[in-house]
Parts: sequence; structure tokens; C-alpha cells
Amino acid sequence: MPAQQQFSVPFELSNKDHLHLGCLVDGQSESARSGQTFDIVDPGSGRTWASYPDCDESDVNAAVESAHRAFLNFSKWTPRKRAQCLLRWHTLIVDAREDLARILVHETGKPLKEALGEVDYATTFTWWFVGEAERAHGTTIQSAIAGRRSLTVKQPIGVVAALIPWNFPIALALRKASAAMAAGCTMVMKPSPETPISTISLARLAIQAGFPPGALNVLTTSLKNTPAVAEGLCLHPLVKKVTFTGSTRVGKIIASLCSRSLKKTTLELGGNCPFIVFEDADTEMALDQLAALKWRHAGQACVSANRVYVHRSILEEFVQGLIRTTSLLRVGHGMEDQTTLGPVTTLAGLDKAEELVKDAVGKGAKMLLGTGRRLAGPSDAAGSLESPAGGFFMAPTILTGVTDTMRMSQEEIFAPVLGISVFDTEEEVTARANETSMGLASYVFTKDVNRLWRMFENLEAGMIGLNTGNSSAAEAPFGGIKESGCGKESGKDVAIDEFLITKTGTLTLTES
Ligand SMILES: O=CCCC(=O)O
Repeated sequence: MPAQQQFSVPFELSNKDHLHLGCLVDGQSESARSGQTFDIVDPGSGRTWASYPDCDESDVNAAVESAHRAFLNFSKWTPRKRAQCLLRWHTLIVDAREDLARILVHETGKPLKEALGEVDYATTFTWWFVGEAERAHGTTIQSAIAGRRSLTVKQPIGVVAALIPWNFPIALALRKASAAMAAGCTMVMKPSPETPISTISLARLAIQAGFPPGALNVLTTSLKNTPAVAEGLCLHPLVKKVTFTGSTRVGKIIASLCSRSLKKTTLELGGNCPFIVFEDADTEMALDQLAALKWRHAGQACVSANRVYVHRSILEEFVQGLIRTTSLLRVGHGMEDQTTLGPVTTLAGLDKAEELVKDAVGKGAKMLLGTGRRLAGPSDAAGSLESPAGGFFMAPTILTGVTDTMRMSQEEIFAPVLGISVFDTEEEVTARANETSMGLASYVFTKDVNRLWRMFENLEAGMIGLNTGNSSAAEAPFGGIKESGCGKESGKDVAIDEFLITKTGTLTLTES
């Protein structure tokens, strides 16, 4: 059933087509079979501003079959034709940058400047995979047996299901989709309940760019129907690969569902990233990098600094510097010019952040800035911070005296709460940093190049920032180890390989 437009959009768009009601299946805008919808809430105001089709398990098959039909054709396109189409998609997304960023602000709460930054980051993936499309090659193999020749070819794996998180919905949708489509796969995307609109916009632009109908389908769902739709996708026999970004808890469920048919998975899961500042670090640099990393999207990035270890000899200076820079942040709605810290995207996130702070303070941590509680009204802010009512806001909160047994050292915080722990030696901090089941990213600050090299080798994480708080880039492999997941997104060869199979051919010559 075609979907109807029904919005009261609280912001201006340069092109109204960039915001569309309805999921996308076979190039058509569709409602859920049940006719049900769910609401999209602006985390900056707490107000509902749109409703989207609430797909359930009965909607999965049509989307997968359409993607399969499209695959039969699309997988035969030459790599150059795929690259050219990806480039047109890239250009359309760049042209829609401002509108997409405004949509992002109202889905995720992040400040407009960060939302524009996300779109710019996202289009580094479309750009990168335009190049990768033509460079996925097989090999020839010198056989050990006389008269025998061997070779490998790479072929697209088939229909991919992509389960996309709400924290960077445009960047992570494009990191997954541009790699898959460069490889010749088609995709069914399931965005998070908080952020379906930006995903639909991207998919409609893909069809406009010339990808065949069905090459990129989108099913939107409420939180209630998310498990059923995700399960339907993971178990569908025509889905050959599942790529998921989200929590480790859900990642394990996805892995177990996919294991029933030995489906290939890429799992980008939770982090508990240590940020280590040694006594010989450039502290100004470490402070700037920590601020950019930690307050990015109000602490809601999987690679965010979760545990901050500062050497005892520079603790006082470091903490004072942190308070000074953090006090300059302005909390507010993402569309307001002065806002530098937006709301937390979900109420559940706010609840958890409050619990973690309560646990830490109960175990002896000291609160130096903020309140560790949601902002309820104009009088509730710490210091000079404003406290906008209505949205899911928390002032940036800084704690010292954080120990490894506190919940905030053991769980992903995903909120504007920063805890500082003290350490004395390299051996001690390395052991404490590695004392977690997670292994996504770690960060080290020191001027000693030998120590940087040692830490790079000894820290158990998939990505190590050496005097930087930002390792994410289209050209570098992104992904964790341990319970932070498996597989790589972005980077040369490895990311596109996630969507390819390698087929070996062996030829016996009749004459040699
Ligand atoms: O939240 C996870 C992804 C963030 C990034 O790509 O830097």
C-alpha cells in the first residue's frame, strides 16, 4: 500500500522531497502491511514530529525478495558502471547536505554543526567506495602440480541486511551501503526506530542516482517490532550477509541467529575505550582531543572515551584544564546557533547515565562539574549552563576518583558523563585498560615514541589513537576485537571483502 505524507515539520528544507514518509521497497514508497505507524520524537524538544510505517515480520519477505530480484541484475553490472552510479549517489547526497543535516538534528539531537560534519564524514565513504568498486580483484596462483593452473575471482555475496544504529545514522548507513553496492550486492536496511527518516532519504537518492529499484530497500520499525524484523532478516534464506552496528548484547543475538545458516556477519559492537594520558604528554593536545571525542554527540559514539586514565603527577593540572574547557559548552537544541552540546537521543540513555553517576558517587567518586541528572528546568543547571526544558538534556558531568569497580568503568556510558581515574605506571595502566571484554578503540598520549609503539602493540583494541582521539577514516579499517565485534568497515580491500566471496578455479591443461 503506498504511503501518504503526513508531517508537521518543525524546520525548513530546501527540497521537500528530502523528507518522505514511507518505507522503500522495490523503488516504491510503502506503508506497513499492518497499516500501523510509530512516532519520531525530537530529542531536543521531546515533541513528536513525524510518524513512520511500523513494519513487522510480515513485511520482511517482500523487501528481501525485491532485493534478490535486483541482485540478479545488479550483480552483473560492470564494476565501472557500479562506480559511476555510486558517484552520482555521492553527488546527490553532497547536494542534499543541508537538508540531511537538519533531519539529523531532529532525529538524533546533535548540534547542526556536528550534523553537517556527519554528512561530510558520511560522503567520504561513498567517495572511497567509488574507487574500491573497480579494485576488488582475484589472483592467479602458481600450482605445485605440473599442468595445473589456479585462480580466484571475487563475486558479490548476495542480498545484505543492514541493521543501522541511531547515533550516526547517515555515516554508518553509507559506510555499510557504499561498500556493499561497490561489491555488487543489494541491501535491505533497517534503521533504528529513532532515525528512519535520514535512511529513507538516502535510499530515495540512491534510486534517483540510477541504482535499480530493489537495490536498496528500507524497512522502518518501532522499538517493539525491531526484534521480529531483525530476526526475520537474519533467518531469511535469501539474505546472505548481515551487517550490524549496535550493542554487544544484541550483536550476540544477531550472531546466534545467523549461525543457524552460517550466514556471514560484520559486527561493530560496544566499546569501553580507555583514554590514557602519560606524564610526558602534550596536555593541551590531550585536552583538546578528549573534549572533541567525549562531547561529540553528547558522548554517544561507540569509540568515545569511556575510561580516562591520567598520570598522578599531572592529575590536578589536567582536571582543571578539563573543567575550564567543558564549562564553555552550551547545552541546547541542536538548531540553536550557540549550542555545542545537544541532548541524549533516548530517554533510556538518560536513565542509564543517571544510574551510572549515582553508582559512582555512591562508591566514592567526586562530582566536579554538572549534576549527573537530567535537566528539568532553568534552575537545575550547574554553573552558568543553560538548561532547556522539554528535551532529553544532561549538563556535561565530570567525576574524579573513578575506580575500576564502578559501573561506569565497566559499561558503555553513552552520555555526557566523563570519569577520571589516576594511574602510576605504564604496566599498571596497560593492564587496567585491557581488563575488559571489549576491544574497540584505545587512545594514548605521550611524547615518548618508544612508549607509543609499545602501547600500540600491547593495548587490546582494534583501533589505537596515538596522540589523537580520532582514528575514524574511510581509508582506514574500522572495527573492534574481543566482544567489540568482528569484521572491518572502511579501509582498502578489507571492507569491500566483507561483501564478496572468493571462488577458486582450478584448470588442468590438456597440453603443457
Ligand atoms: O559510533 C560509532 C561510529 C563512530 C565513528 O565512525 O567514528
